[in-house]
Order: sequence, then C-alpha cells, then structure tokens
Amino acid sequence: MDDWENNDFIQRLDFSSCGEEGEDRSINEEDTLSSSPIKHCDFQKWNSPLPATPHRKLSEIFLSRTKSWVSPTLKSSPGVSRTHGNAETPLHITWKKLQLCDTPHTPKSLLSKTAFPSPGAKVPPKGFRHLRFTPGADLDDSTQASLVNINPFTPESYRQMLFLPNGKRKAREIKLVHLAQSFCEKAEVQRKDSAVRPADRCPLKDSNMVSRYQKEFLELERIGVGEFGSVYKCIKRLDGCVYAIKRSKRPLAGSSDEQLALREVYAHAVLGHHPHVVRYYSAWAEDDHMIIQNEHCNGGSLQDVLLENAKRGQYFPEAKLKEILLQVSMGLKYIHNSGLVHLDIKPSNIFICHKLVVEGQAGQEESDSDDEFSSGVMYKIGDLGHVTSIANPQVEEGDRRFLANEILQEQYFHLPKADIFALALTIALAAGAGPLPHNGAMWHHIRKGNIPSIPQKLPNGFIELLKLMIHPDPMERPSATALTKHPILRPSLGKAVQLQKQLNVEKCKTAMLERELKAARLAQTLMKDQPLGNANLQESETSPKKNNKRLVGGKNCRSFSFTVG
Ligand SMILES: Nc1ncnc2c1ncn2[C@@H]1O[C@H](COP(=O)(O)OP(=O)(O)OP(=O)(O)O)[C@@H](O)[C@H]1O
Ligand SMILES: [Mg+2]
Repeated sequence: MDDWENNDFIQRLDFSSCGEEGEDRSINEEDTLSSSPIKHCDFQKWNSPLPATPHRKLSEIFLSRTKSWVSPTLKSSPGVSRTHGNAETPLHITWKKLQLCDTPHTPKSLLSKTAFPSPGAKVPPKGFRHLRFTPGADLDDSTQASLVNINPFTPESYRQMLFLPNGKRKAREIKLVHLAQSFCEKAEVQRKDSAVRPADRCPLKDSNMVSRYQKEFLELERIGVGEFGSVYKCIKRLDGCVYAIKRSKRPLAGSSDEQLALREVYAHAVLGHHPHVVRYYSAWAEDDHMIIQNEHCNGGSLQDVLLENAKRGQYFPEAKLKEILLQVSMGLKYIHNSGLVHLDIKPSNIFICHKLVVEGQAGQEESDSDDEFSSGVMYKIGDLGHVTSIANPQVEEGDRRFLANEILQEQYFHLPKADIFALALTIALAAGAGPLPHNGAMWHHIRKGNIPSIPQKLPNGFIELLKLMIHPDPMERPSATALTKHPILRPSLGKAVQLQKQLNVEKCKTAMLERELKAARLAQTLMKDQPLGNANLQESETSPKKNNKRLVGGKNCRSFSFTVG
C-alpha cells in the first residue's frame, strides 16, 4: 500500500514517518455545481491558524535560480547519457535525471552538487569552489553538462548564461560557451535516443532511502485530488510554515504524466514570483513520483468555494466577480507577457488566499506592499501542468468545458485568447451559471459567443465584456492587458486618466506662460543695454502711449491659444 495514503495523522516533529491525510474535501468537478435557491453571498473565511508561507528561503532561491541539476547517481549508470521519455515529447524530458533529488539533501549539500568543473582545472575557479561536485570530477565537462534538464521555457541566451559563473571571466567565457553549446547538442541527442532505448532506464532504487517528503514535512491533511495528483497540506519541519505539496498519482517515468509534471515545474521555475500566480518553492522526485512544493492557499480553490455556494444557493455578487476577473487577468497578463499560456484556466485552478490578520497589527495603517484589493482576498492562478510557450506551442488540451473552439481545431495563432475564453466561462460559473457542457449543441452555442444563462442581474456592460471574451474570433477578444485596464473593472483608472489629461493641459499652459515671461524679461534687459537705451527710455517715459504700443506689439507676435485638450 502506498505510504502516502496510510500514514498516521498526528506526527511528531522528530523526523519520524509522516502522517495520514484526512478525508478528501475537494470534489474536482465544476459540474457538481447545482442551481439551487439563490441569494448573494460574501466570502467564507478559511483562515489557517498556521503561519503563512514565508518569503523565499535560501534553499528555494537556490533551486529555482540554478534550474540545472547534476545527478551523482547517473555517473555509473549505463544509461548515463540517455533519457527515457518519448522522443516526440515537446519537452526535453529527462525524468531519470531528477532522481538526484531522491536523496534528502539540505540546501548546502545540494549546493555541493551543482557545479560544472572546468576541464583540466586542478584548482576550482573562485566562483566554483564551493559548488564543485566531487563525485563527478572524473567526468568531462560535456558529460556533466548533459546531466541536466533543459527548461524549454527559458531563452537560449539564458541557458548559455548558466555556464558563465559571474560573467567576468573573459578567458574562460569562450570555453564555457562551447560547453553550453555542447550541452545543448548532447541534450538533443539524448532526446532522440530516448525513444529507442527505453530498456536502459535505471530501476528506481530509492525504496530504502529516507523519503525527503517524510523527513522534511509533516503532513496535515489531503486538501485536494486532481486528474494529475493529490495535494497535501504540510508543515515544513524546518521553518514551521505551511505548504501545499502536490504528488503525482501515477508513476511517472516514461508516461505522459511525466511531461505534464515537468512542464509544471519548468513553468513555475520560469514564472518566478507574481502575486496572482501560485508561488513555487521546490520540486523533486521520489519513488518515481513528482513532488512539487507550492505556496499553500488558505482559501482553497475557487471551485471549492463555488461548491459551497451552490450548496447554500448562493453566488458571487457583481463586485466580487469583477474583482476575481481583474485579479486573474493580472496573473494572465504576467504569464502571457512571459511568453507563456496557461491553457487550463477554470475554477479548480484558481486559488484563494485570505490575508491573515497579524496579532497587534489590527487597525494599523496598511503596509506599502498592500495592493488595491481592500477585501484582503487574493486570487492566484495555479496548476501549471498545461502551460506552453506562445512562440513554440506544444498544446495539451485542458478541460473541454472551458476549451475555445480554435484550440479544438488545432489553430494556435492566438493562444493567449484561449485563456481569456476560459476565464469568461469561469466568471460565468462564479456568477451562478449552471454546469458547462462537455460537448453537444450547447457547447457549440457557447462557442458562437453566447454566455450561459446567469441567474442574477448584472449590468449590460459587464455581460457584454464577458461576451466579448468568448467571441468566436479570438482576435476580437480583449487581451489580458486590456482587461487589467478596462473601465468596467477599473473605473478609478479611467478617472485617473482623465485627471492626468487635465493636468497635462495645465502644465502646457504654465510652460507657455513661463516662456513668455522669460522673453519679456529678456526684451527688457536688452533695452537697458542698448546705447540709445537711455534716450529711448527717456522718450518712452515721456510718451507712455508709444511705449505701450511697442511692448504690446511685441507681445502680439507671440499670441497663444489655450485650446489644447
Ligand atoms: N496551492 C494550493 N493551496 C491550496 N489548495 C490546493 C493547492 N494546490 C492544489 N490544491 C487543491 O488540490 C486540488 C487539485 O490541485 P491541482 O489542480 O493542482 O491538481 P491537478 O491534479 O492538476 O488537478 P486537475 O488536473 O483536475 O486540475 C485543487 O482543486 C485544490 O483543491
Ligand atoms: Mg487542477
């Protein structure tokens, strides 16, 4: 039986074996929402009594920044230079390489395993000294270099930079760039080889190792089950903070789940940190299962809340719907601007974080980091298993209920707009719309630009916006950036723009008056300096009419119109 399913719930913080999950409280089907009696609701607060996930720690900074791992276990393996995924996989999948994380390394021990030794260098270069990986020292650089995964979402230049420790060592640079190139070539060969040599796969051999999961985390409960894996709420023994740990359901090596798992890790690692994207801390392989340590969202998923709402016959009111739409659009804007698309936007992949009130802070002024969302609820995009790049898409269709027609037709020219389509239907569900169809006439009806019926009165403008978001022509749909500035979602932004325009007009007027004043002063000075100045002045003193005329005439040459704006 799977240890993950049969542990004791209560554990001691003594690094003994990990605990058992509670009953699964997450039902993963958006379909289960029923149309029951209706009334508006406010958010349920599910505040956790435990400390929130902290800011990035040293170990995670290390893992997410290096993004390249070297496995000592591969050194003696016959399949050392091969990978075992499908050659046609869109990703350069080298699952076996992830085994290096099977062992419970501390951040320090991990650091010692990440360097690429310089060829022939007896003394490690300064920047490498503490990073040198001794057990692999007899491997040449190019072999070492091939023992890391290539993240397909990073630019080529970035990959090459990985081999330049601090960009200063000019003499070494050329060699390192060659090394980087050879690394990329080798990885490509591996990818091709992987289809023909599946038997080379090393048997997973960590069954008698101490589980990193069990050693480092105390499992509190299972908080969700999805298509791909189960998610557990855990406390990290070291820092005492709560995390969501996702573990793949099935063994991964060679399976299609392997691609999704690596895709998720690659995407998380590249996307870094954004307030509207679930934060990633670490990932590793254990027992041929992928484990991903993410920020724990104490409000669960939007789907969880929709199910609660449905039970009570409630749904989100207009203001809340707009807030969700705006926040998720901000997350999408970030993802799209990073050259990626999510492709599985739906309520169960949007997560909720309630701001925890810190003792002794109540009533105090908001800190600088507080953004404009006064409700204290943050919506975050998670589950990045379907993420792909816009420029070189490898599309794995997401949930059909939220799938744009063009994706079904395999037209990938406007991929970000597929996320916009799915987001509109997500908002329709949150507004109280009934279950979405998987196929059939209703499925097509929606793809013709018809929003499913919503059992509450929403302003026309808002409904029109949702309709535009599911327009049959993806080009007509607003971009995520446009949504984040849309006057319906950010009316205050419109006011600010208006005020800015007025301010600009006034600034323009002031600048012109200042120029005029300067010119007048200059004219005055010139008059004084001229040899006949005194005579003229005397004359002008005696005939003020003449003087006025000259000055006024001068001014007339510079007449201005203040009709700007
Ligand atoms: N970071 C998190 N914080 C809180 N709950 C989470 C978190 N991640 C996942 N969950 C819970 O676990 C469920 C499944 O998570 P997730 O969507 O990542 O898995 P999945 O296997 O990819 O699911 P699916 O393919 O069905 O979308 C979510 O619906 C949610 O209830
Ligand atoms: Mg999911």
